[in-house]
Amino acid sequence: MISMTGITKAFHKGDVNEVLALRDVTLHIKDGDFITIIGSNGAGKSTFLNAVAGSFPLDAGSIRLGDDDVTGWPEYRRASLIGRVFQDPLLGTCSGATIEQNLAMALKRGQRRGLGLGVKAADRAFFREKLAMLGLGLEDRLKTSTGLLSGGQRQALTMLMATLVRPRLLLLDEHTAALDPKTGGMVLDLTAEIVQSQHLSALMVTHNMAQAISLGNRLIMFHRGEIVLDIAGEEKRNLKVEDLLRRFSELRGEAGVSDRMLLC
Ligand SMILES: Nc1ncnc2c1ncn2[C@@H]1O[C@H](COP(=O)(O)OP(=O)(O)OP(=O)(O)O)[C@@H](O)[C@H]1O
Repeated sequence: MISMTGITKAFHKGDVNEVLALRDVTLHIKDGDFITIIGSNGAGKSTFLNAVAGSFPLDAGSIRLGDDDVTGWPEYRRASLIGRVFQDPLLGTCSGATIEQNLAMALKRGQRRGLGLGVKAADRAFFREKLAMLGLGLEDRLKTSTGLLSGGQRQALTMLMATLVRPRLLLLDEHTAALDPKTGGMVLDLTAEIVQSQHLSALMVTHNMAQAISLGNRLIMFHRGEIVLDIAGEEKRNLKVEDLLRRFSELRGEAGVSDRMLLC
Protein backbone atom coordinates (compact mmCIF):
# COMPACT_ATOMS: atom_id res chain seq x y z
CA MET A 1 0.00 0.00 0.00
CA ILE A 2 1.15 3.49 -0.85
CA SER A 3 -0.41 6.35 1.11
CA MET A 4 -0.34 10.10 0.75
CA THR A 5 -2.13 11.60 3.73
CA GLY A 6 -3.21 15.20 4.27
CA ILE A 7 -0.77 16.66 1.74
CA THR A 8 -0.81 20.45 1.83
CA LYS A 9 1.48 22.75 -0.12
CA ALA A 10 1.44 26.51 -0.59
CA PHE A 11 3.81 28.46 -2.81
CA HIS A 12 4.91 32.05 -2.03
CA LYS A 13 3.66 31.66 1.52
CA GLY A 14 2.74 34.89 3.28
CA ASP A 15 3.11 36.81 0.05
CA VAL A 16 0.30 38.45 -1.97
CA ASN A 17 1.02 35.82 -4.61
CA GLU A 18 0.42 32.91 -2.21
CA VAL A 19 -1.06 29.88 -3.99
CA LEU A 20 -2.49 26.96 -2.05
CA ALA A 21 -1.60 24.35 -4.66
CA LEU A 22 -2.55 21.25 -2.60
CA ARG A 23 -5.20 21.25 0.14
CA ASP A 24 -5.18 18.32 2.52
CA VAL A 25 -4.94 15.72 -0.25
CA THR A 26 -5.24 12.07 0.78
CA LEU A 27 -4.79 9.17 -1.63
CA HIS A 28 -4.35 5.49 -0.84
CA ILE A 29 -2.93 3.41 -3.67
CA LYS A 30 -3.23 -0.38 -3.72
CA ASP A 31 -0.42 -2.47 -5.19
CA GLY A 32 -0.94 -2.58 -8.95
CA ASP A 33 -3.24 0.45 -9.07
CA PHE A 34 -2.72 2.35 -12.32
CA ILE A 35 -4.31 5.74 -11.66
CA THR A 36 -4.86 8.35 -14.35
CA ILE A 37 -5.04 11.97 -13.18
CA ILE A 38 -6.97 14.74 -14.91
CA GLY A 39 -7.91 18.31 -14.05
CA SER A 40 -7.80 21.76 -15.55
CA ASN A 41 -4.70 23.97 -15.74
CA GLY A 42 -3.32 24.86 -12.34
CA ALA A 43 -5.45 22.23 -10.56
CA GLY A 44 -2.43 20.82 -8.72
CA LYS A 45 -1.67 17.64 -10.70
CA SER A 46 2.04 18.25 -11.28
CA THR A 47 2.48 19.69 -7.80
CA PHE A 48 1.05 16.47 -6.38
CA LEU A 49 3.50 14.32 -8.36
CA ASN A 50 6.36 16.63 -7.36
CA ALA A 51 5.28 16.41 -3.72
CA VAL A 52 5.38 12.61 -3.90
CA ALA A 53 8.79 12.69 -5.60
CA GLY A 54 10.14 15.01 -2.89
CA SER A 55 10.85 18.06 -5.07
CA PHE A 56 10.04 20.36 -2.11
CA PRO A 57 9.15 20.04 1.57
CA LEU A 58 5.44 19.74 2.40
CA ASP A 59 3.58 22.21 4.61
CA ALA A 60 1.63 19.29 6.06
CA GLY A 61 1.02 15.62 5.41
CA SER A 62 2.91 12.38 5.05
CA ILE A 63 3.90 9.95 2.34
CA ARG A 64 4.33 6.21 2.80
CA LEU A 65 5.71 3.96 0.11
CA GLY A 66 5.11 0.45 1.41
CA ASP A 67 7.07 -0.03 4.62
CA ASP A 68 8.89 3.28 4.31
CA ASP A 69 7.67 6.65 5.54
CA VAL A 70 9.52 8.81 3.01
CA THR A 71 8.10 12.18 4.14
CA GLY A 72 11.47 13.39 5.41
CA TRP A 73 13.52 11.79 2.64
CA PRO A 74 15.25 14.08 0.11
CA GLU A 75 14.37 13.70 -3.57
CA TYR A 76 17.52 11.72 -4.50
CA ARG A 77 16.77 9.14 -1.82
CA ARG A 78 13.15 8.73 -2.91
CA ALA A 79 14.42 8.21 -6.46
CA SER A 80 15.58 4.78 -5.32
CA LEU A 81 11.90 3.80 -4.98
CA ILE A 82 10.22 6.03 -7.56
CA GLY A 83 10.47 5.93 -11.35
CA ARG A 84 9.63 9.15 -13.18
CA VAL A 85 8.93 10.14 -16.75
CA PHE A 86 8.38 13.79 -17.64
CA GLN A 87 6.76 15.51 -20.60
CA ASP A 88 10.08 16.65 -22.04
CA PRO A 89 11.93 13.72 -23.68
CA LEU A 90 15.22 15.53 -23.03
CA LEU A 91 14.81 15.28 -19.25
CA GLY A 92 14.78 11.50 -18.91
CA THR A 93 18.04 10.58 -20.57
CA CYS A 94 21.55 11.98 -20.57
CA SER A 95 22.23 13.29 -24.10
CA GLY A 96 26.01 13.05 -23.84
CA ALA A 97 25.92 9.35 -22.91
CA THR A 98 25.19 6.31 -25.05
CA ILE A 99 22.08 4.15 -24.77
CA GLU A 100 23.95 1.48 -22.81
CA GLN A 101 25.52 4.06 -20.48
CA ASN A 102 22.08 5.52 -19.75
CA LEU A 103 20.74 2.05 -19.01
CA ALA A 104 23.76 1.32 -16.79
CA MET A 105 22.94 4.47 -14.80
CA ALA A 106 19.31 3.37 -14.51
CA LEU A 107 20.43 -0.02 -13.24
CA LYS A 108 22.30 1.71 -10.41
CA ARG A 109 19.24 3.69 -9.31
CA GLY A 110 19.25 3.95 -5.57
CA GLN A 111 22.83 2.79 -5.26
CA ARG A 112 25.91 4.92 -4.84
CA ARG A 113 27.07 5.70 -8.35
CA GLY A 114 30.74 5.60 -9.23
CA LEU A 115 32.23 8.23 -11.48
CA GLY A 116 32.71 5.89 -14.42
CA LEU A 117 30.07 5.01 -17.00
CA GLY A 118 31.47 1.53 -17.59
CA VAL A 119 29.10 -1.17 -18.79
CA LYS A 120 29.56 -4.83 -17.86
CA ALA A 121 29.24 -7.48 -20.56
CA ALA A 122 26.53 -9.32 -18.62
CA ASP A 123 24.50 -6.10 -18.31
CA ARG A 124 24.87 -5.50 -22.03
CA ALA A 125 23.03 -8.74 -22.83
CA PHE A 126 20.29 -7.76 -20.38
CA PHE A 127 19.98 -4.30 -21.98
CA ARG A 128 19.72 -5.84 -25.46
CA GLU A 129 16.93 -8.11 -24.30
CA LYS A 130 15.01 -5.24 -22.68
CA LEU A 131 15.53 -2.87 -25.63
CA ALA A 132 14.29 -5.52 -28.07
CA MET A 133 10.93 -5.41 -26.25
CA LEU A 134 10.49 -1.80 -27.39
CA GLY A 135 10.42 -2.93 -31.01
CA LEU A 136 12.41 0.12 -32.12
CA GLY A 137 15.67 -1.59 -33.11
CA LEU A 138 17.55 0.15 -30.28
CA GLU A 139 19.06 -3.18 -29.20
CA ASP A 140 21.45 -2.85 -32.16
CA ARG A 141 22.40 0.74 -31.26
CA LEU A 142 23.77 0.32 -27.74
CA LYS A 143 26.69 2.65 -28.43
CA THR A 144 24.58 5.37 -30.06
CA SER A 145 24.44 8.64 -28.14
CA THR A 146 20.89 9.27 -26.87
CA GLY A 147 21.26 12.84 -28.18
CA LEU A 148 20.84 11.35 -31.66
CA LEU A 149 17.50 9.64 -30.89
CA SER A 150 14.06 10.99 -31.78
CA GLY A 151 11.73 12.26 -29.05
CA GLY A 152 9.65 9.07 -29.19
CA GLN A 153 12.72 6.82 -29.01
CA ARG A 154 14.02 8.81 -26.04
CA GLN A 155 10.68 8.64 -24.25
CA ALA A 156 10.47 4.87 -24.83
CA LEU A 157 14.03 4.54 -23.50
CA THR A 158 13.11 6.70 -20.49
CA MET A 159 10.14 4.41 -19.76
CA LEU A 160 12.51 1.47 -19.82
CA MET A 161 15.03 3.26 -17.59
CA ALA A 162 12.35 4.31 -15.08
CA THR A 163 11.27 0.68 -14.69
CA LEU A 164 14.54 -1.22 -15.24
CA VAL A 165 14.79 -1.57 -11.47
CA ARG A 166 11.19 -2.19 -10.43
CA PRO A 167 9.97 1.04 -8.77
CA ARG A 168 7.47 0.97 -5.91
CA LEU A 169 5.72 3.80 -7.68
CA LEU A 170 5.90 5.09 -11.25
CA LEU A 171 5.11 8.78 -11.87
CA LEU A 172 4.19 9.82 -15.40
CA ASP A 173 3.62 13.54 -15.94
CA GLU A 174 2.04 14.07 -19.38
CA HIS A 175 4.80 11.88 -20.74
CA THR A 176 3.32 11.61 -24.25
CA ALA A 177 2.11 15.22 -24.61
CA ALA A 178 5.18 16.39 -26.52
CA LEU A 179 5.04 13.51 -29.03
CA ASP A 180 3.09 13.25 -32.28
CA PRO A 181 -0.11 11.15 -31.92
CA LYS A 182 1.33 7.98 -33.49
CA THR A 183 4.54 8.04 -31.43
CA GLY A 184 2.57 9.03 -28.32
CA GLY A 185 0.30 6.03 -28.93
CA MET A 186 3.33 3.75 -29.14
CA VAL A 187 4.73 5.08 -25.85
CA LEU A 188 1.30 4.70 -24.20
CA ASP A 189 1.00 1.09 -25.38
CA LEU A 190 4.47 0.48 -23.99
CA THR A 191 3.46 2.13 -20.72
CA ALA A 192 0.38 -0.09 -20.36
CA GLU A 193 2.44 -3.20 -21.15
CA ILE A 194 5.21 -2.39 -18.65
CA VAL A 195 2.79 -1.40 -15.87
CA GLN A 196 0.75 -4.57 -16.36
CA SER A 197 3.61 -7.02 -16.83
CA GLN A 198 5.51 -5.72 -13.77
CA HIS A 199 2.31 -5.18 -11.78
CA LEU A 200 3.44 -1.63 -11.02
CA SER A 201 1.60 1.04 -9.07
CA ALA A 202 1.48 4.13 -11.27
CA LEU A 203 0.16 7.70 -11.37
CA MET A 204 -0.26 9.20 -14.83
CA VAL A 205 -1.20 12.84 -15.45
CA THR A 206 -2.88 13.46 -18.78
CA HIS A 207 -4.94 16.17 -20.44
CA ASN A 208 -6.43 13.61 -22.79
CA MET A 209 -9.67 12.34 -21.27
CA ALA A 210 -9.99 9.43 -23.70
CA GLN A 211 -6.56 8.26 -22.54
CA ALA A 212 -7.47 8.81 -18.91
CA ILE A 213 -10.52 6.60 -19.39
CA SER A 214 -8.95 3.85 -21.49
CA LEU A 215 -5.78 3.41 -19.43
CA GLY A 216 -5.51 2.23 -15.86
CA ASN A 217 -8.03 0.89 -13.35
CA ARG A 218 -8.73 4.12 -11.50
CA LEU A 219 -9.19 7.78 -12.42
CA ILE A 220 -8.94 10.83 -10.19
CA MET A 221 -9.68 14.47 -10.93
CA PHE A 222 -7.95 17.42 -9.28
CA HIS A 223 -9.65 20.75 -8.93
CA ARG A 224 -8.22 23.73 -7.06
CA GLY A 225 -5.74 21.60 -5.17
CA GLU A 226 -8.18 18.88 -4.14
CA ILE A 227 -9.21 15.46 -5.41
CA VAL A 228 -12.83 15.96 -6.42
CA LEU A 229 -13.49 12.70 -8.23
CA ASP A 230 -12.20 9.16 -7.67
CA ILE A 231 -13.60 6.46 -9.94
CA ALA A 232 -12.42 2.86 -10.16
CA GLY A 233 -13.26 -0.62 -11.48
CA GLU A 234 -16.56 -1.21 -13.25
CA GLU A 235 -17.60 2.43 -12.97
CA LYS A 236 -14.39 3.53 -14.69
CA ARG A 237 -14.69 0.86 -17.37
CA ASN A 238 -18.14 2.19 -18.31
CA LEU A 239 -17.07 5.83 -18.21
CA LYS A 240 -17.47 8.04 -21.31
CA VAL A 241 -15.82 11.39 -22.02
CA GLU A 242 -19.27 13.05 -21.86
CA ASP A 243 -19.85 11.57 -18.37
CA LEU A 244 -16.60 13.09 -17.23
CA LEU A 245 -17.51 16.49 -18.64
CA ARG A 246 -20.89 16.33 -16.90
CA ARG A 247 -19.29 15.32 -13.60
CA PHE A 248 -16.78 18.09 -14.02
CA SER A 249 -19.43 20.78 -14.58
CA GLU A 250 -21.49 19.43 -11.64
CA LEU A 251 -18.49 19.58 -9.36
CA ARG A 252 -17.62 23.08 -10.46
CA GLY A 253 -21.22 24.17 -10.25
CA GLU A 254 -20.87 25.58 -13.72
CA ALA A 255 -22.89 24.74 -16.81
CA GLY A 256 -21.46 24.21 -20.26
CA VAL A 257 -18.02 22.95 -19.35
CA SER A 258 -16.23 22.06 -22.55
CA ASP A 259 -13.55 19.44 -22.99
CA ARG A 260 -11.15 22.33 -23.65
CA MET A 261 -11.22 23.13 -19.94
CA LEU A 262 -9.78 19.73 -19.26
CA LEU A 263 -7.82 19.19 -22.41
CA CYS A 264 -5.90 22.44 -22.63
N1 LIG B 1 7.22 26.17 -8.13
C1 LIG B 1 6.10 26.89 -8.06
N2 LIG B 1 6.13 28.14 -7.59
C2 LIG B 1 5.00 28.87 -7.49
N3 LIG B 1 3.78 28.43 -7.84
C3 LIG B 1 3.69 27.19 -8.32
C4 LIG B 1 4.85 26.36 -8.46
N4 LIG B 1 4.45 25.15 -8.96
C5 LIG B 1 3.12 25.24 -9.12
N5 LIG B 1 2.66 26.45 -8.75
C6 LIG B 1 1.25 26.89 -8.75
O1 LIG B 1 0.50 25.88 -8.11
C7 LIG B 1 -0.74 25.70 -8.78
C8 LIG B 1 -0.85 24.27 -9.25
O2 LIG B 1 0.06 24.09 -10.32
P1 LIG B 1 0.31 22.69 -11.04
O3 LIG B 1 1.46 22.87 -11.99
O4 LIG B 1 0.41 21.63 -10.04
O5 LIG B 1 -1.05 22.51 -11.86
P2 LIG B 1 -1.41 21.39 -12.93
O6 LIG B 1 -2.71 20.81 -12.53
O7 LIG B 1 -0.28 20.45 -13.13
O8 LIG B 1 -1.62 22.30 -14.22
P3 LIG B 1 -1.23 22.09 -15.74
O9 LIG B 1 -2.18 21.11 -16.28
O10 LIG B 1 -1.42 23.45 -16.31
O11 LIG B 1 0.19 21.63 -15.80
C9 LIG B 1 -0.78 26.71 -9.90
O12 LIG B 1 -1.46 27.86 -9.45
C10 LIG B 1 0.68 27.02 -10.15
O13 LIG B 1 0.85 28.31 -10.67
